[in-house]
Amino acid sequence: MKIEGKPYRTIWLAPDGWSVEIIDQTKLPHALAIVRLATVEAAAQAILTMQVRGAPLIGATAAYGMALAIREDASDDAIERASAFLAAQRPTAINLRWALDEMRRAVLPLPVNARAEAAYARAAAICDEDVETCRLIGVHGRKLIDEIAARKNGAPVNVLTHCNAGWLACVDWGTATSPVYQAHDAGVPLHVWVDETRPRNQGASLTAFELGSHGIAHTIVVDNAGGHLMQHGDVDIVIVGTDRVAANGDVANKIGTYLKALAAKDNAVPFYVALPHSTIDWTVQDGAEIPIEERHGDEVLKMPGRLPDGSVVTVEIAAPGSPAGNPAFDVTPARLVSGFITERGVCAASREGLLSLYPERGVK
Ligand SMILES: CSC[C@@H](O)[C@@H](O)C(=O)COP(=O)(O)O
Repeated sequence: MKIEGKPYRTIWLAPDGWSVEIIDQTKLPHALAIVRLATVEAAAQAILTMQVRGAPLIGATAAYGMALAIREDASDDAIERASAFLAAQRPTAINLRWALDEMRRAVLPLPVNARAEAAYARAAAICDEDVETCRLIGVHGRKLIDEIAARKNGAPVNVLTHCNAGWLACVDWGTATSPVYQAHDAGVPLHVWVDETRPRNQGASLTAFELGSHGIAHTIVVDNAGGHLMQHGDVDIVIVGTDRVAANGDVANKIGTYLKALAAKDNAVPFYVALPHSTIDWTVQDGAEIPIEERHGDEVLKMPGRLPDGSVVTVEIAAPGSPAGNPAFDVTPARLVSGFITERGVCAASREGLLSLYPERGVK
């Protein structure tokens, strides 16, 4: 996708051929800051501090983090240490563990002196595969938007999304936004309701930035507006991303997703979840087993913003001394989900639905 007319991915190999560059997402939308990661510690820190975030991008960054670690020390011990260290940075997005497993599988069978080159090759392939996977999610998801557009006689299709499951959360395209980009590029009239997504405001700062950069009509709304909009017929479809889907189809995603799904059910608004295969955790039987990240209360009590002079400051917004809880994700039961949009097609949000697209996972 493009920023100010220039094409970007969210992560790429630096011109030196071994370190990695990322867009620092904590600085968006106010500044486009490129940060260079030259060590596994820097990659881990970027994941922890959410300079990179979004399940697929967390995985891609961890993959390059492994390559950086293996470049320094390609022994079995060092590889296991780096993998455990990176895995500990964020607990909910399963793409992190998926990418680390892919990296270990790619390098551990090889002689030590062949591992670094293989690690860089696998990390690059994980990124390329993510781009193609997300493109295909858009190809399949677009059909849902097209069907609604056909009923609306030229009026814009109103999509509601939560958090940022856009290209900034992946390597390119995004999951929830890929159908939106592809429909828009094909001339389908669209408008996106963007949940601001407290406490970190990924919707207001990142999704809105993405959609605006691509020329897509959108409106930022407070997180609590979704139910009201749905009651008034202003939402045709909800599409969100996910950090982990359990084998029974339960969906972990950014806190507040569950409330959107409840409101969608009550108002008969289709509620779809877009995901790549790397987000399905076949080892977790239902959503209750998914670990939910609890983040620092300061994210609730304080808010960053830009002053008229351009400087960015963080201000306190709550009663001094009050404590805050900050669960970062919630679980939407599969029964509230109309379907999954994957790179292999659209399926029911159930074990049977997932197995219809990934039959190889049903083989014992
Ligand atoms: C395609 S990304 C899907 C999810 O990772 C996204 O919806 C989300 O919840 C991101 O959370 P974040 O805490 O910003 O990493």
